[in-house]
Amino acid sequence: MKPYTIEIHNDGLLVFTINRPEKRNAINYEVMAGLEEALLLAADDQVKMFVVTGAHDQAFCSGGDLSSFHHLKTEEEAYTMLNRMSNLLVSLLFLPKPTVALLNGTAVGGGCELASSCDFRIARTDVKAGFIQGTLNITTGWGGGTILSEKLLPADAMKMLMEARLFDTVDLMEMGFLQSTFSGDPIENCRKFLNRMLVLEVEVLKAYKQLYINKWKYTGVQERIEQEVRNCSVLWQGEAHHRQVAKFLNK
Ligand SMILES: CC[C@@H](C(=O)O)C(=O)SCCNC(=O)CCNC(=O)[C@H](O)C(C)(C)COP(=O)(O)OP(=O)(O)OC[C@H]1O[C@@H](n2cnc3c(N)ncnc32)[C@H](O)[C@@H]1OP(=O)(O)O
Repeated sequence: MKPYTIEIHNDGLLVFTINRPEKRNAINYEVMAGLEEALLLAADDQVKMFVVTGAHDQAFCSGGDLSSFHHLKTEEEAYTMLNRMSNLLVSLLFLPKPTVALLNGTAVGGGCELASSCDFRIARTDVKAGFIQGTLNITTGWGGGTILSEKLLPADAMKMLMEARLFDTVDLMEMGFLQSTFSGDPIENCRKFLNRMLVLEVEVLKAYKQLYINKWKYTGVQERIEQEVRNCSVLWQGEAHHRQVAKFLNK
């Protein structure tokens, strides 16, 4: 069975679901391939909006699969993996249609980077989310730090990155990381959140999204992300990072 599903609904929602609940929906190479496939399908005219979520109710996404990526030791090895995922986050950021991260559970590390690359983030009231990369002696390696800095006020973005901890939905709403919270069925609530937008023509939605894409192109987001990925790759090869990952895997 594939570790993801892609569904295209009649109302124009494309729903990409990471389906590895036993690993808290951690992202491995197969999930990356799935996201690549979903982004290609999103070009179809019948797709109005792109939704990314996780299977079951424990996790949205726990970031990179630490057991799969633990063997990447050198800067260049790390860069190859980080760069592939950062390209996906850039594609999501620049997708000419609205995108939503539907937080059905915890979002940790790269899971928060994935969520940041979406235009809207909505979460079940009891979930927690945080950029915990600092506790692993790395920074955001998929470009999510740069993307977060485009979405939040500087002090709030820096607080989330530098405190490297999980926040509850009250704090996440206050900082502007979340746009809405819900209890009950995630897809139903996602539809409620998107209700007004879904009735508009896709060309109108695309034209508004283009305003932001133009700005991000003008301010060199992609170049800044490349720098972020490079910086993380350098930290990745350090002994301190590998020690922290081994600690998690051996717990
Ligand atoms: C690599 C890219 C980098 C980036 O650029 O951003 C990152 O993403 S770094 C961040 C990596 N992620 C983490 O450090 C998170 C690690 N996970 C957790 O902290 C917790 O699992 C959780 C997400 C808070 C959920 O906690 P809980 O519900 O208590 O579950 P468990 O901890 O018992 O986990 C169950 C099961 O899943 C495995 N797991 C969880 N996360 C990952 C992961 N990221 N990679 C690989 N495996 C993961 C965990 O090991 C357990 O497995 P088993 O012991 O085999 O049951």
